[in-house]
Amino acid sequence: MWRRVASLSSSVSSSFLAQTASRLNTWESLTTGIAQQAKGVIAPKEKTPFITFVLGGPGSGKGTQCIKIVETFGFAHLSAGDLLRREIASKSADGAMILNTIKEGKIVPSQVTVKLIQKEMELSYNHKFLIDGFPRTEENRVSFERIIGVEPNVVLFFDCPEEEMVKRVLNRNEGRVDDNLETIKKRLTVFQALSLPVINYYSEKGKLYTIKAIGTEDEIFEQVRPIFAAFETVG
Ligand SMILES: Nc1ncnc2c1ncn2[C@@H]1O[C@H](COP(=O)(O)OP(=O)(O)O)[C@@H](O)[C@H]1O
Ligand SMILES: Nc1ccn([C@@H]2O[C@H](COP(=O)(O)OP(=O)(O)O)[C@@H](O)[C@H]2O)c(=O)n1
Ligand SMILES: [Mg+2]
Repeated sequence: MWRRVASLSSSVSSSFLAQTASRLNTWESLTTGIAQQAKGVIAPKEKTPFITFVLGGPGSGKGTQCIKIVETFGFAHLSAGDLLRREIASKSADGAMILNTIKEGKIVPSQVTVKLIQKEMELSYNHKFLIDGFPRTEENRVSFERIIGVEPNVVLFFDCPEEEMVKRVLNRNEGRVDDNLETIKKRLTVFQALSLPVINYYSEKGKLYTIKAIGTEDEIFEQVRPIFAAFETVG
């Protein structure tokens, strides 16, 4: 599991691990991992996580392209929206609040979303993660950094004209409570006001890859493919 994997990087000094771990809720398993490694219980040959954030407005094609990236490059796909919808379906304590927030096209408190992502990462045996629809706000971004303690390697931005996004969302036909014109307008406003600053942040950090999200699914994937292919050759 990644949590275990993350704890076993033998090239990292123990004081760095301690500092990092103190910011994480994974302290317990980190220390367990270190102790196990010291005892030689687990082979210390594990990989550093490779994190991709997948950003873009509603209907820009994030989920569609993630499926292709998974097929071609073997990532684990963690859709923030799907995780939140699963919480609603499971009737968890936060379910009603999440449902109302999604209906309003607003953003669920970061702590809730980051915890769900964290759980999935911990359970995964993969070390390559596509985190789809996250971070959607600066608060999301900072919260991920604080709780998970890792920065993304790659940030994809699917850049799509609004009228195309609206058309796609209205045709999506997945029975989602937020795929109606009224909510889409709110989501587009939220995207402009809260998500674009995150995209600009990663642009300034030199981590942003902008994809022109118009054309067929395959044409768009041909813009995505070389980004990951380059990382594969680097190893
Ligand atoms: N390149 C494309 N051209 C036309 N429709 C698309 C394209 N990519 C995705 N779609 C469709 O648009 C809708 C939204 O795509 P989706 O991947 O769910 O976007 P997002 O996750 O960004 O909201 C879906 O019904 C999907 O099948
Ligand atoms: N990081 C996130 C991601 C989604 N969400 C909520 O979930 C809704 C659906 O997200 P999604 O990623 O499935 O939507 P699409 O962009 O794929 O259409 C958003 O409009 C938000 O209300 C959130 O609050 N925080
Ligand atoms: Mg989606």
